[in-house]
Amino acid sequence: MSHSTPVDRPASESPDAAPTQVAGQPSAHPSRTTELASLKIRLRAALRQFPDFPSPGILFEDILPIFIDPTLHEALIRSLELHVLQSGNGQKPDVIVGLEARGFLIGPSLALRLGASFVPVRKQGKLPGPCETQAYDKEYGQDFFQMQCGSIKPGQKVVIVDDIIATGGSAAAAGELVKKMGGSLLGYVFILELEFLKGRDKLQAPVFTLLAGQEGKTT
Ligand SMILES: O=P(O)(O)OC[C@H]1O[C@H](OP(=O)(O)OP(=O)(O)O)[C@H](O)[C@@H]1O
Ligand SMILES: Nc1ncnc2[nH]cnc12
Repeated sequence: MSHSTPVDRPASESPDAAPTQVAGQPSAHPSRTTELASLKIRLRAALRQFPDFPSPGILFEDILPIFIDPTLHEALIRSLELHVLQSGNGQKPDVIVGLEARGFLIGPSLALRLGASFVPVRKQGKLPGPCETQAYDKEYGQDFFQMQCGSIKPGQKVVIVDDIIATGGSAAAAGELVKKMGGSLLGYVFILELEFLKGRDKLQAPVFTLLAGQEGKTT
């Protein structure tokens, strides 16, 4: 049993809190916008928080309950699909890149829906053959990411997906790997953004997050 217990989410993070919207995105298809709004309410209610995990001072956002309920799992993948379909000025991605490990829970399903390839970014030492490597810092530590050489072809359109953006270090490193491969980064898609950490400021492509978390916190 874990030393942490989940805590209730504050009222500012209630299911009907304002949805995250990226300035400059094209206006959405009305029926897709309505569908997305109701899916977000269901997803928000499923998230849990664990204080002091994996280290003291970190409020850990647990997305795994979404995958216990197949209808929520479906709602999640559909939400992300709707977003990709209504953004990018009509450009569909050729490749979905997912980040180890929790990005692997959503990346392959999303890629299948969009008829795109799936390419993993893994922690150093897990992938065989020649790899590109990128060092990064994240909310609770430092690491190295790798991608297999040749997994993205020059000019392919790429969307990077992960569960959470905190400091943005992981996502920025993945963006660097895509650049090293010659890919064209259309944008980033996350389930949850810890806005107080301002991770999106590190990213060089449009950012979409379904939900915002820990709004009251400051750095
Ligand atoms: O924005 P950042 O500060 O970089 O943090 C976000 C990253 O941290 C978590 O992954 P973690 O490295 O804990 O790996 P895991 O998915 O393998 O648990 C999360 O899944 C993101 O990938
Ligand atoms: N607070 C947090 N909860 C879950 N995953 C994270 N990755 C980085 N920060 C995190």
